[in-house]
Amino acid sequence: MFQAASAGEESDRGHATAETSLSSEPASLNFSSLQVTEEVREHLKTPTFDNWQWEEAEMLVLLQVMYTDLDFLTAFQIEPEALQNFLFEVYCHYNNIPFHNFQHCFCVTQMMYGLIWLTDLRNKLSRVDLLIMLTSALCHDLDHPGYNNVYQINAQTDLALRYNDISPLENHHCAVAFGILAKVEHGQRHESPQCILATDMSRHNEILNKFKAMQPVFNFTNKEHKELMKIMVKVSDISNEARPMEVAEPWLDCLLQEFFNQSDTEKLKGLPVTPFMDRDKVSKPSSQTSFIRFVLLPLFTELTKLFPCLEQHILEPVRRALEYYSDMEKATKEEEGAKP
Ligand SMILES: Nc1nc2c(ncn2[C@@H]2O[C@@H]3COP(=O)(O)O[C@H]3[C@H]2O)c(=O)[nH]1
Ligand SMILES: [Zn+2]
Repeated sequence: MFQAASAGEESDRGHATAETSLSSEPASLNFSSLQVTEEVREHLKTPTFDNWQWEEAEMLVLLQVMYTDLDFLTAFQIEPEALQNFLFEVYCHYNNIPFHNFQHCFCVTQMMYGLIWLTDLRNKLSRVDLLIMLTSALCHDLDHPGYNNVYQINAQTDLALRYNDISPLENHHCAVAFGILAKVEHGQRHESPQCILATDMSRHNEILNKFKAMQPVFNFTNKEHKELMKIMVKVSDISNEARPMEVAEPWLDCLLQEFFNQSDTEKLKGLPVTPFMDRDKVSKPSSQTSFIRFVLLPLFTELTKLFPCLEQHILEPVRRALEYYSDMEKATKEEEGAKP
């Protein structure tokens, strides 16, 4: 699985020109020389992990720890060097943009990793399913250009044309992933695309409703557990608000920066302006209160029904975030009301 494509290939790599502590040659990144303490290994298994404390090179090592501590190397006879090359290729194929970058990839993968441990999925799903889930999280936004599907379709970009307007970005992330995975074994070619394609938010209700409908008869051993795999990738993808406020809030700044970039471009090109990205219409609190109420809470509540232990780890922090942004929204409105 991890016979990665050769590094240094010409592609649209944001990091090639970015200031980073990584060289463009994977061989010069000495993974094994970096020590990861037991304390860090344990912290890595929780949603309180703070990505902002780590350099990109260190994140690559932490990703290697995740694959190692889930026993993937021994279970699938993956050579550490092959894994390192694969992870480096993944790193190279994330762009240097405000939100959908390698740090986001790391956070989503780390949340998936944490959820796997917290829910004891190691004893409920097969190793292959876990490998698919972690690798889907890792690859789910590969080569994201920083402009969403609506923009791709309205601007009639190459991606929209290539995929006939059907989830152009998610199809592209999958295609890049399988370009990196030169040789795919263990059957993950089959479900990985489903997990990545499920991150298209225009399919959010469809996927959530399907999962809801099967909750009363959910069974880890039948084929319906594949729906859980999709839900886990989706939850991880939009889980910033489940993190401590000091970790989550900078992510919101990054997201809004990318949103505003898109709406500014839309205005410049005379394209329809995506309302939730318009700097004249949205603010941090207005963006978060509706996203938490209408997207995060319903989704996280459904997963928590299956795993009640997640209440304290993802639901409670999200409820606190809603309170925080509701207070902020109220204060802003009062301030505006007090203006002469
Ligand atoms: N308002 C808001 N939107 C989010 C947040 N996290 C994720 N999203 C949105 O959810 C989407 C998930 O898929 P994308 O990565 O395409 O783009 C993401 C954002 O548009 C958040 O904290 N606040
Ligand atoms: Zn994402």
